[in-house]
Amino acid sequence: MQLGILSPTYQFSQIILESTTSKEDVIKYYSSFSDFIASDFIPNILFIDDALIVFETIKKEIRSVRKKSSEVKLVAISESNDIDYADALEEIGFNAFLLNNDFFIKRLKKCLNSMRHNFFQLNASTEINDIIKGDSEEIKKVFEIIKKASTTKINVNITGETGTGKELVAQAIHKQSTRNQNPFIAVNIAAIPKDLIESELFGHEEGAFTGATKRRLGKFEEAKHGTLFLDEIGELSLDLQTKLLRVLQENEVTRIGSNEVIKTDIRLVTATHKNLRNEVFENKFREDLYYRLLGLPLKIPPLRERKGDIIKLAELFIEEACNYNKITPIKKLHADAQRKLLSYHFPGNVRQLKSLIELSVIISDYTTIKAGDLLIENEEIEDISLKKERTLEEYNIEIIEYFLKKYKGKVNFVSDKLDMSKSKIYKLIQEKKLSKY
Ligand SMILES: Nc1ncnc2c1ncn2[C@@H]1O[C@H](COP(=O)(O)OP(=O)(O)OP(=O)(O)O)[C@@H](O)[C@H]1O
Repeated sequence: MQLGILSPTYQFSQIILESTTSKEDVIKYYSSFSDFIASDFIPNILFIDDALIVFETIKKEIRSVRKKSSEVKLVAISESNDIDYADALEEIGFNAFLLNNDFFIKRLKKCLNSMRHNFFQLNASTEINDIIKGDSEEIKKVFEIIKKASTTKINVNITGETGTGKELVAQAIHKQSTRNQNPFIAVNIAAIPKDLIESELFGHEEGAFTGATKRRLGKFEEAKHGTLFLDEIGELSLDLQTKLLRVLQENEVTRIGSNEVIKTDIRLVTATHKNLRNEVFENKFREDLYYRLLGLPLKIPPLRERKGDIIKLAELFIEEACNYNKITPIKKLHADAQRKLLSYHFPGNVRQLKSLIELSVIISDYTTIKAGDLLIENEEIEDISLKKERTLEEYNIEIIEYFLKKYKGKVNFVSDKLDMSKSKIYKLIQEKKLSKY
């Protein structure tokens, strides 16, 4: 990603250099707007030190920046925690506001990561199938629901096993909707310490509790006019469920330690891998909140139930990993490797497929990824033996192939296990073109 820094001092440049996590980033530093406008560099994000923000001239300067690049994201960095100031900058056209306080580096990292994520995965295209890959019938049904959700304001509740692409689907809904020029804010409830969730969602005032040294906007405010994605909603405690319900009913939020009521305008997308209905039965989730969140339910099938997507996704991840690691030509997936992927049940779904492929790209020699390069933990090959009707010979072949995979092609082990002669196994391997790995 290309990052530009506008600051009268070199200090920000250093901090941003330290915070950036990707070696691919190109960072350029400018000490004034005119230097920046005069250069050929087109950044994806421009960080602007508010020491350079003079309200009499800033609108004109932002217009010139936008003329140079209409896509550039503008991030103001300021020591002032004045909310009116932040609002005013937003009105002028800034995309984000970062407070230069004790948490600055942490927030900067988060901001960079989220913008990088948006830049590569979201802004690249607004087309659903450029964001979510796959063309199985099952995923096409998901695309249909995304389209329906995008044209309305309805809340959406996404369910699916871990790694099925729930966050990606939430992004696609946002990107397809009329809110796509406004923020997409994702919060994983399970990843936040319990006593910080309330302030993370609803914000707090300075001094509201020990450690609240500065005012902080909550995610409901950050997602203004955009989409708020609450992942792992089933992890929310009962008292916060009550608070969330109130916010959703009244479309208003109050920061901790404040009496000021702030209007919210968000589309809420929630996700969970839990069965929320069961949680309601077990009194762990409020029924009234459940119905409010449910809106349009969208279930993403696990990867093993949309095998039609496995090879397409694998090839996409190979291409991405080869490009990222500057490996040419793009590696191919051997037929044995394809069979191995198709017979695996992927408990970690697309995320697992992606990391499996990324590793295989690195460890495979030459230009082809073979079955042995796919390091599936515990080698759990799916037991499909009884799902389809077969002849006895077909069963035999399947069993032999299963053991060949299990013992990594070592025919003497398989022969011992099945009490079958090695020569017979070799003959079958040749005749039936059995996969040894
Ligand atoms: N259909 C898809 N096309 C391309 N990439 C995908 C697809 N589905 C998932 N991914 C990728 O797989 C990874 C996991 O996706 P994501 O984080 O959206 O899953 P999740 O269901 O939200 O996971 P969790 O439940 O663990 O939060 C991400 O890197 C995502 O980009």
